[in-house]
Amino acid sequence: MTESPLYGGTSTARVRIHHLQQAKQRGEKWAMLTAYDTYSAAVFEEAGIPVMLVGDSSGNVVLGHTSTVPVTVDDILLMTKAVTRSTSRALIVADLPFGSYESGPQQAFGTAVRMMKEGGAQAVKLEGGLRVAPQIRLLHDAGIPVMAHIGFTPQSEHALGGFRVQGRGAGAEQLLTDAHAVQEAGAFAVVLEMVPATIAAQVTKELAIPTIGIGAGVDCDAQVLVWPDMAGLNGGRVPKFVKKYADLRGELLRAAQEFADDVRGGTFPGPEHSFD
Ligand SMILES: Nc1nc(=O)c2c([nH]1)NC[C@@H]1CN(c3ccc(C(=O)N[C@@H](CCC(=O)O)C(=O)O)cc3)CN21
Ligand SMILES: CC(C)C(=O)C(=O)O
Ligand SMILES: [Mg+2]
Repeated sequence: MTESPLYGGTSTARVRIHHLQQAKQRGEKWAMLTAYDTYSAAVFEEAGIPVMLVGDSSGNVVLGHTSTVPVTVDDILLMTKAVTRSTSRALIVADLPFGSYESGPQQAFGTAVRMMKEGGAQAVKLEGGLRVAPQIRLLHDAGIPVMAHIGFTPQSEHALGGFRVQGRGAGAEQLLTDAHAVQEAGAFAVVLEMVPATIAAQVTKELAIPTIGIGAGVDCDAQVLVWPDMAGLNGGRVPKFVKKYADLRGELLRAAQEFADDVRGGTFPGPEHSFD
């Protein structure tokens, strides 16, 4: 049996959606990270991250907005191009931003085609369950792999009444309905955001497609985090579901301070950085 391309190894072939399906069948978990620029995407590929999401979380962590709502198709396209230029193995998923797919399948199709043709993405993601099933169905039928996203959907922050766990109590039924609806419509995977761990485990068991958790417990088939959160570049408060694996902010702060000190003290540039 061939080794799983999800776990790096010697294979340089592109990760494909059928590999994610096989991983679920074998019980192999995998990690997804967001990516927004060319260097970080190259690092994540080298680290063996099989799937990257050009997320509209870039609204917060790259563009300085306070939500994902203002992010445009052109914003995501610019970053998708940067990410696809420096990766060849990871499956690159472009997030469809708020307002670019909700009005109907044709609108979703137009946006998704731009992400694939201009951005070079291999798949797209959109938020919603049953209500966006027609969009998922059309994209799937047109040959565009779709990742769904249910539970807490940040683009609907204002409708959902803030950053809240979804699928508690009576909400569990809605979540299960949405999960089955997106699978039925042809999604190849589904993000579960801020869902009680027991409900996420049940969804993961009931669905044939992989679940990707963020604040959804350990039983999902995969996990995703926003990279500046997990690498400690984010100086502000981070959601409870984040684990910090590095202190990039501290390291970058130190480097910038040392550079400023060297320049002020006349110790940079040295002769080795200068031309005769
Ligand atoms: N930096 C960043 N990380 C993310 O994970 C992220 C973004 N931005 N932007 C887009 C969405 C928005 N998401 C968010 C943003 C905030 C919370 C949050 O503040 N959660 C609190 C409250 C939970 C509650 O009230 O139950 C938490 O402590 O987790 C959660 C998800 C996830 N995504
Ligand atoms: C948090 C993930 C799933 C996302 O949608 C994003 O980064 O935009
Ligand atoms: Mg998003």
